Amino acid sequence: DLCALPELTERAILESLRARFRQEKIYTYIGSILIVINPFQFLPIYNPKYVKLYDNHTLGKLEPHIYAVADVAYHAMLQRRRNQCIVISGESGSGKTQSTNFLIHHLTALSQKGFASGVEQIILGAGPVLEAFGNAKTAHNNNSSRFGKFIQVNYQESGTVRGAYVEKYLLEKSRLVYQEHNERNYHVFYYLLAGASEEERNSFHLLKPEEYHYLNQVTVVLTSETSAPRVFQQISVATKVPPEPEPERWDGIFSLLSAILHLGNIRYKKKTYRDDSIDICNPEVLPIVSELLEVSSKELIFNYMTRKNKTTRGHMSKEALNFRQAGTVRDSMAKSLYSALFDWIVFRTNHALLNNKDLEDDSKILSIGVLDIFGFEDYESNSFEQFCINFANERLQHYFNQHIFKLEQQEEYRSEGITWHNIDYIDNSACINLISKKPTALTLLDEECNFPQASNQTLLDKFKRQHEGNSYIEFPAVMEPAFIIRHYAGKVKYGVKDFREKNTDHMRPDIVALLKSSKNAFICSLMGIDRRPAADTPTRKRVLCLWSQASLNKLMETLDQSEPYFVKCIRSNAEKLPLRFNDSLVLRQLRYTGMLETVRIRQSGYSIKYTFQDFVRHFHVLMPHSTPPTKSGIREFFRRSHLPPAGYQVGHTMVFLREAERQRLQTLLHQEVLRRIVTLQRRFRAVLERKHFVNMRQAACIIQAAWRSYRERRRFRQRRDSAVVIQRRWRLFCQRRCAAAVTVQAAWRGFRERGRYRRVCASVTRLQALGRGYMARLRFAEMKEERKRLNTEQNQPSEMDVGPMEDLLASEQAEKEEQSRSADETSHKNRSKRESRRMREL
Ligand SMILES: Nc1ncnc2c1ncn2[C@@H]1O[C@H](COP(=O)(O)OP(=O)(O)OP(=O)(O)O)[C@@H](O)[C@H]1O
Repeated sequence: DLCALPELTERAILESLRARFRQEKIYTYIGSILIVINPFQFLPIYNPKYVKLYDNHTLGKLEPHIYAVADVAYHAMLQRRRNQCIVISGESGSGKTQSTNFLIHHLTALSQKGFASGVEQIILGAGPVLEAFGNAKTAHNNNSSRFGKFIQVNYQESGTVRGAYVEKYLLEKSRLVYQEHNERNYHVFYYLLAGASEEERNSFHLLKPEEYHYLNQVTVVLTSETSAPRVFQQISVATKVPPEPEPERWDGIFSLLSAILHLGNIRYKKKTYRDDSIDICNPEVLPIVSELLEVSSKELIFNYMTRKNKTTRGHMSKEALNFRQAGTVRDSMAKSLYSALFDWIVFRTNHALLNNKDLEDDSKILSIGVLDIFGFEDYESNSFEQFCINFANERLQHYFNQHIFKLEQQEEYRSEGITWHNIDYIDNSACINLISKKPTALTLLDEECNFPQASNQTLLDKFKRQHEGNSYIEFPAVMEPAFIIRHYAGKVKYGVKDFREKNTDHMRPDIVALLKSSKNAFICSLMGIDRRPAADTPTRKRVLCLWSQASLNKLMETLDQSEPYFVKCIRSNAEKLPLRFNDSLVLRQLRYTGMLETVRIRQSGYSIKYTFQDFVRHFHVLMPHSTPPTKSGIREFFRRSHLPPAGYQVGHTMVFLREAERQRLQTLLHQEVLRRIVTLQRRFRAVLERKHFVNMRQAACIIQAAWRSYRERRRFRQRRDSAVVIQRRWRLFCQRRCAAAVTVQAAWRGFRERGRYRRVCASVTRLQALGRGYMARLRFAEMKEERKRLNTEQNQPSEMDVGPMEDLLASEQAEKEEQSRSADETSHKNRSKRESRRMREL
């Protein structure tokens, strides 16, 4: 922060800035004002890491950065519920547009919190489209914005982006038909010619850049056009975003751009030397133009050669145009068409940026506006455009002075009893009055535009007469048609040539009517939206002193209703060389922007003031409970807060603070609020955790109970199942044992019974044998008796009869042996069986 410099001189500031620049620190604070020195080299300080780093910090806590300004504006908007604006100023090529882009990027990133909605994408996507149509290469800047823009990002009260709105200021139309040496026309023409496909080339009659008069007046440089097709595609996609995906619109844009270029190729010649009447040298161009614009070629020729005039009796008369007039008509038509197209692009962008929710509910919208307006310009030859641009810069510088110097040094200090020494600064009110306050420069210009006999010379004469003796305007000593204005940034000489013409709208009503008759709906609609009043307005009555009239005042009103932040861009060197610091160039810019005075006033002035009520309301968190909003109460607070006494003063009804002290208090407030938030969070989290814990414990008990009962059931089931199995096995075992026992018993009984049986059998057999033997013996005895009796009877016993008896006895003997042998065997077997069973049992 330059306010912290021990020695406050131009040199000290310059050296400090240079030393920082050498370390690639391009950002420096003066209190809450940010100075940016364009490095002309991309530094790695804009990646998402930095977006995160600069989220929600007080200014000055971290290294100065453009993101810090965006962040502070964003949080101030949310805290104070007030709109904020960031005013970026600096001369051409100082980095305003680049800074705007960084700001918009950060402002949308802050709102996204990780997820990008469509609106943010559209806001970021609108940039390249507007740049293509409104930027051009100039001697000072290869991508110079030739229009001013105020981008207003709208937020919901929650801080999320709701939509955005772009306001454009004064497009430099003259560039379309004429460019200075080393400059170019608008980028979009080169993108179109380099990026169009072969089919598009044929259907839109596209030629090479050097074949167009509007492009070939200076050497056409197409070196950077390697990226043109890509940019062209990007633009074509961006302009097709919903809600109007009409491809014919894009075709309409192609046709219009091509028609403008072909229009510029129309050349006139005088029919005869003495006569003023003219002819078109290349009539073959007209059918192409009429085809592209889809208007009648006969009407087109008629309008390019003649003009309708209203006679004093109210009739319309036809007047042939002279050579100069015809050229003017051609160029003004091209300019008006391009301007209408640019208006449409802005309108279209706004349409896409306008979130439909805006229409649905009426909740409060907060906004942060970023103003990127063309820088102060002082070229070799300056014309009406530079006059308007520099006037706008005067107004902005005035706005800056108001906020930084004037508001701080008002009567208030005295009436509040504040000790104060005024700091001098360059007040540019007189220069603004010279240009805009009646009956001065712009009103004279308007008058001369409405007066048919007037010329630029008569305008200059009026200037001279009216402002003789005014120290802010001078006239060159030699008879030069020019005047010099002493701006806050230095003297600038303006040539009055074309002043009147450039200040008036030359789009004639009959040409508007012709374009409105176009069969191309897009071209027709362009005329409808933008030019409707012109058709009814007499030529030369529509004065376009945009800066003296409505738009600049409206901008100033918007800025006045917002809390401003200032970003001062400084060009480091004229040659656009990377990281080159040119002392004299930087010093010149520091001087004319009043940086030294700014540092002084920021260092010693009380830039912040609060009423007692506001102060207590704002900082009540730091104060004991029920601190009264009175002088004594606030003094007591300051006494206890140990702020350096020079940093604040308590007036009769207000508290005055220096920026550093405000920041200190703000930091304390921030810390205290954070501490309380943390305490609250801690308690709340503890409650939540306890609740959570109780719930968890309950849940754990339920789960445990369920688990245990389940486990027990499962165990019981397992036990029951295994018991059943065991029982079953036991039963099986028992059954098997029983069966075995039965088998053994059966075997034993069988064995026993068999033994018994065998014994019985043997006994029976023996009994039978005995019985039979007995019987046989009986019979034998009987037979013997018989034989004896027979023999006795016959007296001679026969041998033959004895024989059978002996046989019988022998067979009985054999049978006995056999029986005893089988009985032996059976007993042997039984014995061995018994033995083996005994063995098994053992
Ligand atoms: N922060 C930056 N880092 C790197 N390069 C930068 C930075 N700012 C600007 N530049 C370079 O400087 C060039 C000019 O910047 P820019 O177009 O933003 O200037 P400007 O002030 O808007 O000019 P004009 O008023 O003519 O539109 C850019 O094209 C870019 O190359």
